[in-house]
Amino acid sequence: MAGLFSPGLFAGKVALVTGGGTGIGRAIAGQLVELGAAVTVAARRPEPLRQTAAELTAAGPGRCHHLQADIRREQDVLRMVETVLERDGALHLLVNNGGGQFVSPAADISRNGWRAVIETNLTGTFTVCQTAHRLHMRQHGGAVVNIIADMFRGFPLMAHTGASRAAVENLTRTLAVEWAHDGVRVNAVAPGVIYSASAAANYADGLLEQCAGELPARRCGTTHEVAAAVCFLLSPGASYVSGATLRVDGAASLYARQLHRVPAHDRLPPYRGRAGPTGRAEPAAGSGRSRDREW
Ligand SMILES: CCCCCCCCC/C=C/C(=O)SCCNC(=O)CCNC(=O)[C@H](O)C(C)(C)COP(=O)(O)OP(=O)(O)OC[C@H]1O[C@@H](n2cnc3c(N)ncnc32)[C@H](O)[C@@H]1OP(=O)(O)O
Ligand SMILES: NC(=O)C1=CN([C@@H]2O[C@H](COP(=O)(O)OP(=O)(O)OC[C@H]3O[C@@H](n4cnc5c(N)ncnc54)[C@H](OP(=O)(O)O)[C@@H]3O)[C@@H](O)[C@H]2O)C=CC1
Repeated sequence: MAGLFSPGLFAGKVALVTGGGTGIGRAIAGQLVELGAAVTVAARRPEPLRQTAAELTAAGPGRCHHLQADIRREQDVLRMVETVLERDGALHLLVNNGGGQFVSPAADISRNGWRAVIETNLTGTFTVCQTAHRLHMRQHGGAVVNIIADMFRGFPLMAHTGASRAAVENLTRTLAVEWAHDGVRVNAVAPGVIYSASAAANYADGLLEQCAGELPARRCGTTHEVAAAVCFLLSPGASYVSGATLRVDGAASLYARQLHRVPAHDRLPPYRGRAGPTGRAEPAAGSGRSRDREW
């Protein structure tokens, strides 16, 4: 199938994709290399990075380097950006895709679990943005895309990721305004349920397949569908788009289905108003359990 974008669209451009060794990040790096960019993929595990970089470089026409970095570590982030600048002489395109979470009721998330997710998704993303800006984009401009999630109605069973992605969406808007003057555009992409090896492994028991049939599109999204949206936002075709969030979810964020189902209950009793002229309040509705919850 012919590519969507003009060949050579990103020729001469230097890109950094965090979490670029696997899944969505790999698809983004792949499209950028296909369009001529010099891409660096960075994450914690060396093996997927090495393999991705080798395969993408072999496919060309751009090239792909890899670099081990934990975005939670400030020193790693500094070294990562410095390495790209020393090797490729610039950093035009940044994709903050590295991130993750785990499924848990909010009541059961440990403090360390909360911190791990917030420090990765929010603080890590901020640190990479700030470092790229300080070391290069402030002087030379650029385009940034932050990958977030479908957290628009909250994120039951993934409160930590919901909170961190909503914060990144807000950060995206702030940076879009603060850095407009520097010629830097900053946008977000919010994937819905995307079939990646990692998503399939982390949402076990066929959950993704099960969810797919209940989505408006009646299927999960593909990593390439997210990558295409990211490439558009990085491209000159989006030169007047900044501070935006592009939802790549087949309308799932507008639809009621969520990971968490609220069981039948009557524990949110209605307000019945003050006692009327007779001095008697409306009769209480609901079961004894419901009345227990009036406070
Ligand atoms: C239709 C609609 C439907 C929709 C349904 C589908 C929606 C899909 C939406 C999104 C999908 C994806 O993003 S899928 C792709 C993303 N990939 C992932 O999320 C991969 C898994 N996640 C990670 O590895 C993450 O990086 C992360 C959770 C932050 C782990 O980071 P670390 O490596 O630092 O982890 P550790 O040091 O081992 O752990 C740090 C703390 O976190 C806790 N922790 C870690 N994993 C835990 C777990 N599974 N359950 C409980 N707690 C956990 C540990 O117990 C530690 O706390 P203490 O024990 O207290 O010390
Ligand atoms: N698949 C989906 O349905 C959705 C995914 N997303 C988000 O999109 C992004 C990509 O997800 P997907 O491709 O599915 O899953 P992956 O698990 O394949 O991608 C996450 C990537 O982030 C990297 N990463 C995680 N923590 C760090 C860290 N501390 N420092 C550097 N890199 C890190 C991982 O590599 P390593 O572990 O080696 O560091 C991995 O390559 C994630 O942020 C995910 O949460 C959002 C909405 C939906």
